[in-house]
Amino acid sequence: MIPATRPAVSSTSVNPLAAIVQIDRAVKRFGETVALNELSLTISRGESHGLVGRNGAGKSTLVSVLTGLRTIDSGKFLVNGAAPPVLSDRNAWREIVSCVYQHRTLVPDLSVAENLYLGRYQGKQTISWRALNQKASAELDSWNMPILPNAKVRDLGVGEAQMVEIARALSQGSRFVILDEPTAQLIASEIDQLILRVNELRKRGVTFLFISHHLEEIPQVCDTVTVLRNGRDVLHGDAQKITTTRIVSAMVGDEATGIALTASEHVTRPPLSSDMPVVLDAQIKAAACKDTFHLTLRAGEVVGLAGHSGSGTRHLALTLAGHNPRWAGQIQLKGEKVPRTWNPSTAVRTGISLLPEDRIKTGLVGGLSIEDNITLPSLKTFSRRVLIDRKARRKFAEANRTDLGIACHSVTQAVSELSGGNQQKVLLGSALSPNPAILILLHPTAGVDIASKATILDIVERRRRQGLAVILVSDEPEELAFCDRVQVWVRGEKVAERSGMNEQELVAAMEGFTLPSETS
Ligand SMILES: Nc1ncnc2c1ncn2[C@@H]1O[C@H](COP(=O)(O)OP(=O)(O)OP(=O)(O)O)[C@@H](O)[C@H]1O
Repeated sequence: MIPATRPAVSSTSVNPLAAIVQIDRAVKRFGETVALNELSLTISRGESHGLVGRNGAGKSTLVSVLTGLRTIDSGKFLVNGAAPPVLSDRNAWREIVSCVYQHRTLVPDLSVAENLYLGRYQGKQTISWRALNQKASAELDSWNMPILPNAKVRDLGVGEAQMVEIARALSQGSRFVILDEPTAQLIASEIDQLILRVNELRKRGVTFLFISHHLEEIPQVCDTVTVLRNGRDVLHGDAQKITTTRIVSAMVGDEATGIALTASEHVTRPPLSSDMPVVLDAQIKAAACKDTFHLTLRAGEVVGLAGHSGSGTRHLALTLAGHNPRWAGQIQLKGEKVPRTWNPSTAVRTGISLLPEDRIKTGLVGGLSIEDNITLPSLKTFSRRVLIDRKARRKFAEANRTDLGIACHSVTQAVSELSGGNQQKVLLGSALSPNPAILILLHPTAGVDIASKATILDIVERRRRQGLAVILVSDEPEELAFCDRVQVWVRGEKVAERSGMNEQELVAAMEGFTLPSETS
């Protein structure tokens, strides 16, 4: 069990006068964008400092400054009371600060020990594997991390791999660790473990900057919290005293009115009328699943496929969207059987769009503009013989920008310049642009701030009312509350299918517990 509040900072480990980070009126611009706007921030030694803000608020920019990847344009920045090292002195930076990102940076085919000391042996040095394993074992033991040094990283769970990343940061000498959305990829029990470990390390003098969109985690981990909005510190103070409501109001500013705090508050939908036509009838036998997948989906219906990684839900969704060339079974789209050669482009052409979970790798073309990305799947709509109707295309992109609330200068801005949450909105615009009959969403609000979450689900809801059928793949109960009914899958087996499951039931079912009744 995680304590609801943080343990007190031990007085021996903290000297409140010696701040690790002191930033005073820092400004960082990207062209016309002011990413950090006269920002002042102090992180004291031994504290755990929460950093929250909407997508585009400036969190990643601040992290890149704190880790020596960028300099500020003006203002003051001191590290341990002195001027920071030059950007090129990576060793000096590694001793000061480490950042554990949401995406893993370990090499999966190497062992834990090899990952811990990767890049630290140079020239013709002989490596004794036995000594390396012993050193790694001692390092992991000293931080109370029960992980075998010779285990391959690919065999570790996500939570264990994260521990190795933290251990690697600490083994490099740094006692200041930035955790950038560390819980985004973790299941509930791993989140509890991480929180316990961070609190333990903090008692031993490690300083943390903890960035999260999950606001309930802030008082569990942090002493202090800073809220960023448009690159400014709009609220900071005691993380134990500032309420979530105050944090949300500070994050969203004047837009606060009417924003649903959770996706579940967002859904008040009358039951689906039985005369809505069936748009999808699927029976799929997937290699990743023991059970055959059956789904009948009506226009305007939202069905959830709930399950953690390894459950098979992602594989099933990708098969429906044509991304799995070796599939067995039958898919009928609006009464028509789809061909064996079912692939992503035929899927889009015939009415199934996919919102992938990895917007960088598979979703967007970073170097292209917002307009290009949104209209790529629907380019034919704007074709006039061999020419593109540029005016119509621009109008469409502009309408999407307004509808989705994409924060940008213009729709001609490159997608790579947008913050993560705004990229996610562009991705949604792109998936909706061919006007699909069915939209498959893979973890649509991961890494998205609380207000943008509501915007994204709101857009989907508006299209649903016009008849869009939705399949939502997720392991977040809050996101799944958006569904009319949910199938729960555990390691390739369907363990439940029902409507109106509450958060506890969903979590229990995804963890493999049998629900009291109606389990199919
Ligand atoms: N390389 C860049 N070029 C141009 N603009 C940029 C660049 N990097 C960031 N920005 C802009 O700076 C602002 C702050 O972005 P930043 O990525 O720091 O936000 P964030 O709070 O980390 O958002 P998220 O939670 O979505 O990751 C945004 O308006 C973003 O579009």
